[in-house]
Amino acid sequence: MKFSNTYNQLDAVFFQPVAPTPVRQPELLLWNTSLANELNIAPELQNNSALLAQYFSGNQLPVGAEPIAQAYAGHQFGHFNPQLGDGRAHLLGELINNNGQRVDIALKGSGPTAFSRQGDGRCALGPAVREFIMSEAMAALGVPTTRCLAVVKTGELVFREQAKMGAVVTRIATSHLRVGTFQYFSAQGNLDALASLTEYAINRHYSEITSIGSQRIIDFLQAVIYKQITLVVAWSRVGFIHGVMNTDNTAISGETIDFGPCAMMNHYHLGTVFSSIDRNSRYAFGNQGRIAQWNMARLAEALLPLINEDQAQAVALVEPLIMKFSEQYQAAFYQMMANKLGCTDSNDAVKALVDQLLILMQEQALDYTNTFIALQLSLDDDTHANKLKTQLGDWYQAWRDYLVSSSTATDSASALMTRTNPLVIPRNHNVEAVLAQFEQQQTTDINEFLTILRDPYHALDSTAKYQLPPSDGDSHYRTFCGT
Ligand SMILES: Nc1ncnc2c1ncn2[C@@H]1O[C@H](COP(=O)(O)OP(=O)(O)OP(=O)(O)O)[C@@H](O)[C@H]1O
Ligand SMILES: [Mg+2]
Repeated sequence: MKFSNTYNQLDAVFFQPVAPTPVRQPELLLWNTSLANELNIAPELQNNSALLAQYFSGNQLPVGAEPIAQAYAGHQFGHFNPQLGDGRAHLLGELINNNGQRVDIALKGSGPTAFSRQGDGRCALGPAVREFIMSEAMAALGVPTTRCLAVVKTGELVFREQAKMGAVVTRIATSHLRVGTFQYFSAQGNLDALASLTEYAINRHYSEITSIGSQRIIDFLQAVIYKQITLVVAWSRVGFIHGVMNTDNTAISGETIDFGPCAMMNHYHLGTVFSSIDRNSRYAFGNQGRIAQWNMARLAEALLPLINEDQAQAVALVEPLIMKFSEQYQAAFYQMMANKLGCTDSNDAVKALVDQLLILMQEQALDYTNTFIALQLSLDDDTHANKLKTQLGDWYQAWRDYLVSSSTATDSASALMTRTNPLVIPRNHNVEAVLAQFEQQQTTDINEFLTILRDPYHALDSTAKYQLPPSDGDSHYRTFCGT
């Protein structure tokens, strides 16, 4: 591994240099070969699982690693906490992948840091494996996401509501800069740090921005907003509910980060929430766009002092960007939904079809993923078409008529739908079944499951096994923050 670390070169206030705490008996449980190849990790190392277990538990540092815990703040469920930071994570450093892109390589569950507060710095095995599965699925679904390179069992127990096996998960991200990182310095009034952080973020993620002065900050904010819109619309396409869209879990890169209490929606309902701590449904499926807008308003607020010393003037410059969010989000959302229906344009007629279909799906508790698959299959299969006519009534014929009137050939509609609508998603009950096998130290189905999830737009031999929603529709399913 060839490290090339830049974050450590920022001022000391950005991080605490701190080594991971060694674990008793590290054992490599999951290794992501294709990601490792993208990172140019040498085959000799990849074949040495004992050494991988040492490196990716934090017991031994690879040459060039300079572990730090990053400082950040964040709004958690709407309440500002000025001091969060990596309380159980160590950024080992940065690598350049085979696309020439700089990425962070970080351990999570690797021991306490100055930011741990009351926490033990550790992670349980279940949430670590869950993050691995969910992020692999999201990457293959085409959703921007951080990814996992490894999960190492620690051989130690972590104490939550019960004793659990511990693990360290290695995460690869284009960076770990969060909205909360900006809030941390802004809240302290450390404008030098805020300015160098913004410059660092632009260089790392938005190097196309060439403007100067306050316009540079505004262009940066706009670029982050676009990435958030793209992200949340991608989540909506596949039925992903992040579950904890706090500003410390909102990456400036626009990647999905922190899979703690995330879940997938089965039957379509805007109010779907699975997280046990989200009592007011703040982060429900249908709220994610609004929350992303709220989070972007917090980023805008944090950046105000860099835009103008006069707060009112700065607000006047950023407000239009936040106001335009909804319109831009709606446009991106309807374009994505149009594609789910095989339509290239999202004109008023298509928007009406989308709205009506979503109402029908919610009223009838139809499975989100499988309904779009059935619609696509129905284009040249009468059995599916007849079933949908019964389920969706006049809507079905209206959709077929629209395709004809817009001169959309059936095969091009079908091809677009096949690319847009996954056959398989990481359904909660399937994920939990694999996690239970790990907990009980049984042989697991994870390899078969990952193979299917890594090819979600094609039917493989065992795809069908993972396509059905659970019999109870996950009505009792609850997720927990991944500690
Ligand atoms: N077991 C723990 N020990 C110490 N700090 C913790 C622990 N669990 C969570 N934290 C800290 O609490 C805050 C919120 O945690 P949250 O669950 O959002 O993040 P995380 O899953 O730890 O990390 P990330 O956002 O990097 O995926 C973070 O500052 C995190 O470091
Ligand atoms: Mg987090």
